[in-house]
Amino acid sequence: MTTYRIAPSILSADFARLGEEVRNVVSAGADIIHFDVMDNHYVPNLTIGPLVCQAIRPHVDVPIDVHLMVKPVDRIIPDFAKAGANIITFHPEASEHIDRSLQLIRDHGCKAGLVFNPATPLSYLEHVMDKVDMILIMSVNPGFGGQSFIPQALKKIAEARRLIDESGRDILLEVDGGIKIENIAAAAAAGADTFVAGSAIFGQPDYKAVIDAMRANLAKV
Ligand SMILES: O=C(CO)[C@H](O)[C@H](O)COP(=O)(O)O
Ligand SMILES: [Fe+2]
Repeated sequence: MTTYRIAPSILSADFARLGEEVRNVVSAGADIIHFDVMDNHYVPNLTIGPLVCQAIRPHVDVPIDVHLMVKPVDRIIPDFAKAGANIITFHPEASEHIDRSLQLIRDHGCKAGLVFNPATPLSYLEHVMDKVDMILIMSVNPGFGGQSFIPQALKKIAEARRLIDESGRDILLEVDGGIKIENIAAAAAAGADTFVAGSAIFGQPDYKAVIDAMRANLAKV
């Protein structure tokens, strides 16, 4: 049986009360905290960095999953590892040396992953499958929360699932962008096991009600 993980994206949390927000969402049943890092260069938005990761670290005991939307990638990896990140993912187009960036993440004691935009081919995985602990399929173009799920992502999730099964390795398959109570089961049926949701959770007053409803739909898959 698949273990499903819900990873709220704090992009849609109240940044003025971030410690309380992450504590509340973990109490509500979150398995992972998804931490979106945007640099106003690789993506047209600017968010949070290692200092904020370090600040929330003592508030939660679940893994912090750092989604780097930055270019270049390597310089910032050690800072996030020191700040308490557990998983660090990056976009292959943003790294000059994908193998080196994956190795750098692992050398700093974190799980490493690659992120695929809607138009980025999975072929980037071909020679690095053994160095990947997570594959993250974007179901929106990166840069903003609150966008609509792009249905073509389902086919890519299924393709990634096939590659993971073929590899025989234990690799998390995460989907990010526009995930809601209504479409989470479709993403799971396609093969995802880890679900990022920002606006769907933090946009509602009762985080537990949303996470419970997501789990109820996952249980039907
Ligand atoms: O990486 C991201 C955007 O680039 C975010 O993780 C993602 O968009 C989550 O927000 P929402 O669930 O509201 O779509
Ligand atoms: Fe993200």
